Amino acid sequence: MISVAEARARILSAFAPLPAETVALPDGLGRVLAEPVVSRLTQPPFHAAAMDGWAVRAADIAAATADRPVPLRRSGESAAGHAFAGSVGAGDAVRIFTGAPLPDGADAVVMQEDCHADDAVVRVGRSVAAGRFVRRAGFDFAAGQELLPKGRRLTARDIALAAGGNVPWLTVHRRPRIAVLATGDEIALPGDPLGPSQIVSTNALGLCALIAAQGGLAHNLGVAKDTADSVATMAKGAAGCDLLVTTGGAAQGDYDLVRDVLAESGVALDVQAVAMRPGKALMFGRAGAVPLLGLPGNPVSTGVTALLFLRPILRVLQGLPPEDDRLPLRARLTVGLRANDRREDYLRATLAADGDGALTVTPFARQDSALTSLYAQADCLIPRLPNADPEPAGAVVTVLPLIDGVLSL
Ligand SMILES: Nc1nc2c(c(=O)[nH]1)N[C@H]1C(S)=C(S)[C@@H](COP(=O)(O)OP(=O)(O)OC[C@H]3O[C@@H](n4cnc5c(N)ncnc54)[C@H](O)[C@@H]3O)O[C@H]1N2
Ligand code: MOO
Repeated sequence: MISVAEARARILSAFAPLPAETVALPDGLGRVLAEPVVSRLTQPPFHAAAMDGWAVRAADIAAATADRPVPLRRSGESAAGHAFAGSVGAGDAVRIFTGAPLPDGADAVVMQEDCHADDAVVRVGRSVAAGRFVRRAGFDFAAGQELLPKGRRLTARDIALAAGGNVPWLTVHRRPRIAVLATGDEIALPGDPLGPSQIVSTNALGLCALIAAQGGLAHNLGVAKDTADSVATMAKGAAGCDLLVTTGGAAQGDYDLVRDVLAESGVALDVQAVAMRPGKALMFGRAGAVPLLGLPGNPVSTGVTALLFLRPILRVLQGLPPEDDRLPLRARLTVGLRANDRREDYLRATLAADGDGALTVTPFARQDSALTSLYAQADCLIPRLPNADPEPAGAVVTVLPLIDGVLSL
């Protein structure tokens, strides 16, 4: 058995970012930039009003108070999309609306709440400094400025920002195409009629969902029977994909055939077994031209190994670093943890907040790798190093939150 870190290093060394492609801006959500987004305009493109009111010269109304308003000549209007063509001279006020261009000559906007206007005269009841309620040209960003860096996974906010920079096309990494193959005579698809010793495949659909949530395209190849022929034939469906992920058939049983099929194809496995729980029976090799990640069949083992090995592969293929280290999460244990054995452990746990708003974490009492209901309820995993000492209740530990995906808003 090798360590989790060693297995990850060996597996990830087989992957590099996929080539770039061009997509229309509305299709960019969740994609990773292969080239930076550079603004094609200055925003705002002109000095713009930040309030509805009157465009003035601040010097004209320096003495204005509510009791002694300063009268100005009403001399025109500037609305969003319809600039005032003239210029504001001494003693002039131009009606202006939020977002409209500030007319030449004016240097401030007074809110309409501070003015009384009739058809000819605007009485300004408050003085303002030059620049008040004016968003200067380039206040947000300038033409030629980098708005979004290469390597960024695009959020909904990023799409809006690129649109603001008048950038209709994006250069992004191609989506990883990942084939998923379940194995086992006992496995039926959800909705199928079930024989007496059959179970429904949870793993393949869970993997496909995880792949989609991480920006990949999943190809569900179905379920291979427990014969070498079936596994080998169905694995061929992965041709042209960037990776084949199998689930089940990875241990040493008489019917655990993925391993045998790989061996028969004459390819040595880079990874055969990993000192972790859940997920010991993990394999990595190559099925023909396609890299193969063989995940163990127990459903939680599949889920946790997918998080620890498949997710970083998907990230690397899309040009991201293998892990998102921006938000390390620490939480206080509500119960003590026993000493760990030689397998790196990933305890399923829930998060909550204590009275002060600090995070607390509680591992489930049952940690069997077949408990899909608890895995779905978990908020995070608590990683435990091999041979880790016991932890008392109240100790602060690092947790891996189960909340990552393309749907960040
Ligand atoms: N003698 C040993 N037995 C086992 C060992 C071992 O080291 N020596 N390791 C155990 C561990 S740990 C795991 S994990 C499993 C891994 O086994 P496989 O990857 O070969 O998986 P299967 O035997 O095919 O299935 C295990 C379990 O998971 C269910 N399963 C499989 N596929 C699906 C699916 N698509 N959806 C839902 N459930 C699935 C399957 O029915 C079994 O119950 O081996 C242990 N044994
Ligand atoms: O490693 Mo198995 O994945 O413990 O259930």
